[in-house]
Amino acid sequence: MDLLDTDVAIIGAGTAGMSAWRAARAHTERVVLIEGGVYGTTCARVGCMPSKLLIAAAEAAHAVRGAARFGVHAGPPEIDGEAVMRRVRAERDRFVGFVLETVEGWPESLRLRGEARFIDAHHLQVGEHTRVRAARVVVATGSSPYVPPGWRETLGERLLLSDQVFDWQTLPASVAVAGTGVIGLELAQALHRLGVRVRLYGRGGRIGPLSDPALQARAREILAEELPLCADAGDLQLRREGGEVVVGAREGGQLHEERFDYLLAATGRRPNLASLGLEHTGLELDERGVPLHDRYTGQAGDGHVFIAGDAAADHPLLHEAADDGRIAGDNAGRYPDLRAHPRRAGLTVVFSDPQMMIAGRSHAELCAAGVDFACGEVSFEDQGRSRVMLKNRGLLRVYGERSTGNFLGAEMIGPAAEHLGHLLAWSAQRGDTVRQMLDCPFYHPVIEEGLRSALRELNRALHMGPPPVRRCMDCGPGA
Ligand SMILES: Cc1cc2nc3c(=O)[nH]c(=O)nc-3n(C[C@H](O)[C@H](O)[C@H](O)COP(=O)(O)OP(=O)(O)OC[C@H]3O[C@@H](n4cnc5c(N)ncnc54)[C@H](O)[C@@H]3O)c2cc1C
Ligand SMILES: NC(=O)c1ccc[n+]([C@@H]2O[C@H](COP(=O)([O-])OP(=O)(O)OC[C@H]3O[C@@H](n4cnc5c(N)ncnc54)[C@H](O)[C@@H]3O)[C@@H](O)[C@H]2O)c1
Repeated sequence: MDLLDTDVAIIGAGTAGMSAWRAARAHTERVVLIEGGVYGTTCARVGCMPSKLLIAAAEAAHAVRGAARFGVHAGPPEIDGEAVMRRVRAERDRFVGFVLETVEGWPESLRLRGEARFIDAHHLQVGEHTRVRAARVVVATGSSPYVPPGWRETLGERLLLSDQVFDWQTLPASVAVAGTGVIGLELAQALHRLGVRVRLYGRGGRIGPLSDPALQARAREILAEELPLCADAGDLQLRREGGEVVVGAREGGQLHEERFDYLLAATGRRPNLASLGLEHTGLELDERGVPLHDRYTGQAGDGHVFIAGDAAADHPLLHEAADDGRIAGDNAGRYPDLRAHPRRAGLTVVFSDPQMMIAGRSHAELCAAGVDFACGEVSFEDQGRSRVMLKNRGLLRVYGERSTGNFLGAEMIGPAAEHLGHLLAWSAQRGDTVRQMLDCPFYHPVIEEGLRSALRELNRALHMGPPPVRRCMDCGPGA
């Protein structure tokens, strides 16, 4: 057995682990990064990047189909599944290549390969032959797709996980997608637009992460116009018949069955903690098996273990994983002289079409915290620039605090939500008042003019501004 003594051991060389490695190295040279799978990160290999590549191809097909509405006739798009997947894989490999270049450029003596597990609070077994004694440990083990009990056994190789999609050589003819969370929505819509016969099945009627009831309702309407969707299918009844999957779903009390080549389980992800031996650390775990921890320091309990990224299960997003890693790595490096790091404003974007976003504090968070807030909203159906571009579907709701006039947060389904989300998250983080936001310039004609309408309504609802003028000509026609 090889024995290695280190100041900081980091388990997992994903985004969080790599950020943690860099931050810890600012304090000590003795930092070892342990990876049990392949280098390259979930984001680049099977997450953010390849999913957006698939969505980009789908958007191209959708634009061709929609061109006739502008009087531009291109005929029905011909989708070459092999070419679509070739580009997805090639660009994915390019992104992965950048990550490999970075991590493989780090000194080999500071990297270990093998699955790590705690033997006790300071010792890790790595693979069969290495034992690490670490003064501090950062757990950055990421998350994996969750599959409901029995589905693997019933469906065998006809069950797909999102990780597999981006290695396809071509597009399949039909896929049932289970789960109306972010992954289910993004992949189901992309496959549908690429000519795959898709049905998206959910439970309880909820679509994506939007928490404002008005936005949930609008999102369901908009997506159901395009996508075959059973948002409240209850427990799916699945069986395998030959090379097909038969999906039974209850709709209005009736059982409807449909056959597909595959079922894609987009039924959530769970932190990779179950086989980490956390029971040997003495840490207190929550009901999901995640060590109780402080988001501002990354510290689990009050000792020498830190946690970051999807493993911490707070906000399983790329930018949060990178921030978590920096915070946990910095504190593992400097332990016991910890620093609390302020967190950025919340920002979530769903790359559906129309996109969704939550910026600052969500409607649900404000309600749960008992904040006294008012809402303003704008529908994009009649919004000038959105109509010009035939992207005039959606709803934006903005929230402001009654006692201060401070902007608190927003939720949206609609055009350019990824960009409006950034503007609004930045305002929330700066602590802007709604008035200050309205004092900023708005060009004409732009989608941001829709945001201005919502902010004017909010200012009025806060009793801090006049009623918005209908068809305001100072704002330009259709603003
Ligand atoms: C399909 C999909 C699309 C996504 N799209 C977006 C998006 O558009 N925007 C966004 O912000 N986020 C997106 N995400 C989420 C984002 O990818 C994750 O939040 C982020 O990659 C998590 O990084 P991480 O470092 O925590 O985990 P990872 O990158 O998964 O790293 C964890 C590492 O730990 C290793 N490991 C696990 N257990 C052990 C062990 N016991 N010993 C040693 N090593 C171990 C794993 O092999 C892995 O390499 C998406 C995710 C998916 C799945
Ligand atoms: N654009 C982005 O930023 C992006 C994209 C993809 C993933 N992600 C991240 O990855 C995380 C995981 O995404 P996800 O979509 O897997 O999880 P999720 O938690 O967002 O959604 C899981 C969905 O599966 C449903 N579900 C669970 N069990 C089911 C069952 N038995 N039958 C039918 N439906 C069932 C749930 O009701 C839920 O709607 C997200 O929370 C997000 O943080 C982000």
